[in-house]
Amino acid sequence: MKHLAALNKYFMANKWRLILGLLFTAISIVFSVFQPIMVRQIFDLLSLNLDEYRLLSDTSLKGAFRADFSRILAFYGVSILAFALLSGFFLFLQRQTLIVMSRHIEFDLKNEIYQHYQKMDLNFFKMHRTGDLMSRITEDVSRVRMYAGPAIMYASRTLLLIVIVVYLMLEVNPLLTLYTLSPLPVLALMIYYVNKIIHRKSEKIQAELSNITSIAQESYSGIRVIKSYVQEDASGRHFEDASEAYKQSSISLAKTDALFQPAMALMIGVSVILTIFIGGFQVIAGNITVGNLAEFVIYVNMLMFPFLSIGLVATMTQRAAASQQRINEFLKITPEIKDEPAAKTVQLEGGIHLQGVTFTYPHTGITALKEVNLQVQPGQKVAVIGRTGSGKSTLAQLLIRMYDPQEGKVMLDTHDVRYMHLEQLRSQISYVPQDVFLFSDSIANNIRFGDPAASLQAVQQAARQASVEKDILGFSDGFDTAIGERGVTLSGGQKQRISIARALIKNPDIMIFDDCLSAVDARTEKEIIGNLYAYLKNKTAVIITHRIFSLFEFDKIIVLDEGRIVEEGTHDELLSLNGYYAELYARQQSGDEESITE
Ligand SMILES: Nc1ncnc2c1ncn2[C@@H]1O[C@H](COP(=O)(O)OP(=O)(O)OP(=O)(O)O)[C@@H](O)[C@H]1O
Repeated sequence: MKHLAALNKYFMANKWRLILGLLFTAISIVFSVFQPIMVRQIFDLLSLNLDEYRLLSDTSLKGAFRADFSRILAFYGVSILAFALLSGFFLFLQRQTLIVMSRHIEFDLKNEIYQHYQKMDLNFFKMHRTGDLMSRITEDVSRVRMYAGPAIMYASRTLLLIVIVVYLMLEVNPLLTLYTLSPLPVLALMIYYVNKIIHRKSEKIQAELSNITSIAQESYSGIRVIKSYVQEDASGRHFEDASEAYKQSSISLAKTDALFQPAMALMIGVSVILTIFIGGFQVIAGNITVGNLAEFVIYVNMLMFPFLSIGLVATMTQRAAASQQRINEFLKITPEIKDEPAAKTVQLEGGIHLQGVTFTYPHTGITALKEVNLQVQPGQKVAVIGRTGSGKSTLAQLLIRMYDPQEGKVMLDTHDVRYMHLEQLRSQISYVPQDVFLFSDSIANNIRFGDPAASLQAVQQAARQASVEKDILGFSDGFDTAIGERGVTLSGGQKQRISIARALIKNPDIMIFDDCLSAVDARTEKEIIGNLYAYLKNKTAVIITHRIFSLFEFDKIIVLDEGRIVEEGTHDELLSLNGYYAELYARQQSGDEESITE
């Protein structure tokens, strides 16, 4: 329960809704208890006057009696209806305040969690499964909402109704009250336990459902592999097995559900029978009137749902507490990469200086960079080459401070990146990642992601510089073409070029390209490099590549091997070293010649 205290700030923010909601609950209950009282009065009136009526021999007197009685009955009928309407109206207002409050809390909590996710560093995302992160912002928040709205609503209603109704019942006859209420706690306990069973089974069903969904999802996206390896049957069987497990669990839940309703009806029935049976004797003994008996039967029915909801509220609160605990644990995590108190806002000129940088990925223990020293002056172009896994991408990640090195310093100009404002640092560097990621949005908006205020002309120019404009204009909707599941399917090379255009439109002084031309053909590559050459004229650029761009005159080329810089210099200097670079160059030259002679 203590975990739910974290919600107090939200209740405070919604205090008027909460106070009004509780007030409406009380008013609605007060109006609802008039009904049994009036029914009692009608019954008592009837039983008192019926004998007298039967003894009347004069038909005109009988007629007058009936007319009087009809008026009384009509009055009671209209009154009962009016009270029921008033009670219903306040019930409506109660839901309008308390349930609306819970929706506001849900909205704020979701936003708080989402904002917190945004602050987390990459390491956090590596250490948590996506499904787990998703379930906190969806399922866990939904469960907390059930507490913040329905549970509070039912609990307040239950408490008030039980207090008022039990008081009225005790006023009539304490012994009958005791007998009538005796099955109700059993009912509450039963609901609580059955609910737990239902919850456990529902969780299992939920897990099986998500398993089925991911199997289906995977086979849709991998359909080409499935078909080309003729694995349709195996894939179908795999799905059938998962579906079978889901079916069995659903049937098991249906059985529990099927038992639940009749068991509840039995308990209610027992209470009503006890009321009539014991109450009947009390009427005969003259302790209560027939009206009291009728009143009691209504009270019992009125108390059913509140007692039933004790069990519901208990399980809702328990689940919400567990969910809020998970949310609190997550909100407590502080990102390792964050603004230091002494963080400065600086305007970068473009110098990059790495001093003895050693970096080990925290969650795998892989040392990706070892004692790396690098000096890049503003405006210089640097190529980073090396075998796969040699640490090239890691170097790029450290420059935009996705991670901090365990040893050494990453400096931009004369500033340690650790002491720069993170947002400001990243806004001054454009980074084209190796794994392209495009959002399900139009092509224009994907490019505009680099500069949300950019005009369409700027978007078109960036696309032209990234050599993708022609491709885009080839789509029927041009720059408005939607990308993603319901949009066009772009080729790997087109995606890479849109991702480059996104980086170009940002137009900062430092650019990092991480192997972002791997999926484009040699001619397009040449075209892009030609465009980039002019674009990067006064910018510092770090270009990570597997291929040597002979067109590009780099000020410096570094070769990484197992996290260390093993070669460093200009093209000519590296060729004379006769090392990895010279070998790669020779291989590439002969490959190019082969493809030319072919
Ligand atoms: N997020 C990560 N978590 C843990 N280890 C990682 C992570 N990224 C890379 N590594 C490891 O760090 C080492 C260097 O990887 P890195 O991606 O920097 O190499 P790379 O030179 O860019 O390779 P490639 O050319 O294949 O992209 C590798 O051994 C890799 O397995």
